Amino acid sequence: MQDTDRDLLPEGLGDRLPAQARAAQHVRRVGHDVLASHGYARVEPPLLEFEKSLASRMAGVQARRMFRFVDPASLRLLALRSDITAQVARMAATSLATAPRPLRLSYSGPVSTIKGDGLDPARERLQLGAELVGTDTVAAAAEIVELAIETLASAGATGISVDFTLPDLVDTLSAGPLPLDAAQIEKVREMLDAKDAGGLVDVGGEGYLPLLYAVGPFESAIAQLESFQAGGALDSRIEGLRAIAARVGGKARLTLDPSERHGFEYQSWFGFTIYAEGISGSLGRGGTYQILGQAGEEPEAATGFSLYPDPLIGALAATSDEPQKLFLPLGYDVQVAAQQRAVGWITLAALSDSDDPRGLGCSHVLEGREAVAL
Ligand SMILES: N[C@@H](Cc1c[nH]c[nH+]1)C(=O)O
Repeated sequence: MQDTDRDLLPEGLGDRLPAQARAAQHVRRVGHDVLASHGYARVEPPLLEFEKSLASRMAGVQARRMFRFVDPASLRLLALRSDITAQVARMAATSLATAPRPLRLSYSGPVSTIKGDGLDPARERLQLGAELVGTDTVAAAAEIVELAIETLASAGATGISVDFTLPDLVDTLSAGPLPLDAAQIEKVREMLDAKDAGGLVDVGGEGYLPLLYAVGPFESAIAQLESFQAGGALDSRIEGLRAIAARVGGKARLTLDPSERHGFEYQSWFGFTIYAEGISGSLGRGGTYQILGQAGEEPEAATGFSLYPDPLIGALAATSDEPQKLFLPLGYDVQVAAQQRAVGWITLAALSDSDDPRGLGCSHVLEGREAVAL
């Protein structure tokens, strides 16, 4: 019987062929250069670990999105990581618990989920980011937003925009000036997500209506949010957003959508989503959060961002040319070839006289000591 499925990959998984792999490598390299230059030390957590440790560091992490299976060795439940931030949080709370704060860490690597996100069917993505552990102040948030912009720009993104949000907004308002009962909270959130004014009134959330208008370019949206009398409950958040915006304003276009929560599983008072021109969908997000310790221990504040640059990698791969290559004919001088590599050439050495330099994508051929254009 023929095994027709043998060479198919499961839905949402794919290979990176050379052009894509080169673009991905470029994005990771320049991204890590930026992060390292700002003092973020790179860490490399494993691909999989105990489900419990991935799912319990931050309130709100959804274990059901992860590939999970029983470890034949320990007979315990393992999960493939879906978000490296949770692993970095674990390191910060354990092996790096006594490292000086604020602790700056960076990371990159593949993450996977059992289902794609919205219209994007991908079940494996590259994640690249940084976490600033020990603080969730305005200064920390501004550093993280600036760093996200710089990292994305260095990777080749242009026309960057950042959409701010207040992930715990409904919790804050419903615990204070605009009380809701437990069942209503989820409904109000859904209506805010759907930007459905009529629906919001129907579920008893009329007090939340002004939030639907505090959306759009940052200055006008924050003015709307300010004019929304929430008994002072939002004052410190508005002040914080203004301070962050003042710091990053010149570097990206800023918008505000205070009740946006798509993708924000555990962020607390501040969150943001980052976009670039010509790339559909977002390229990453970040914000403030709390890392949970052992029972009885105080949680630790942190701020960070994660980029998911696959769409940018796709665009770069489609537009970037293959690097030029220098063909080394049979019997070439090994020393000369090494010198050519030292000055930046990629060399491709003939293995037999039937090797065809043009067919193999070479632009030049070594003649004596010279690289001669083909
Ligand atoms: N890891 C989060 C983003 C983030 C990093 N740090 C804080 N938030 C995400 O992918 O949604």
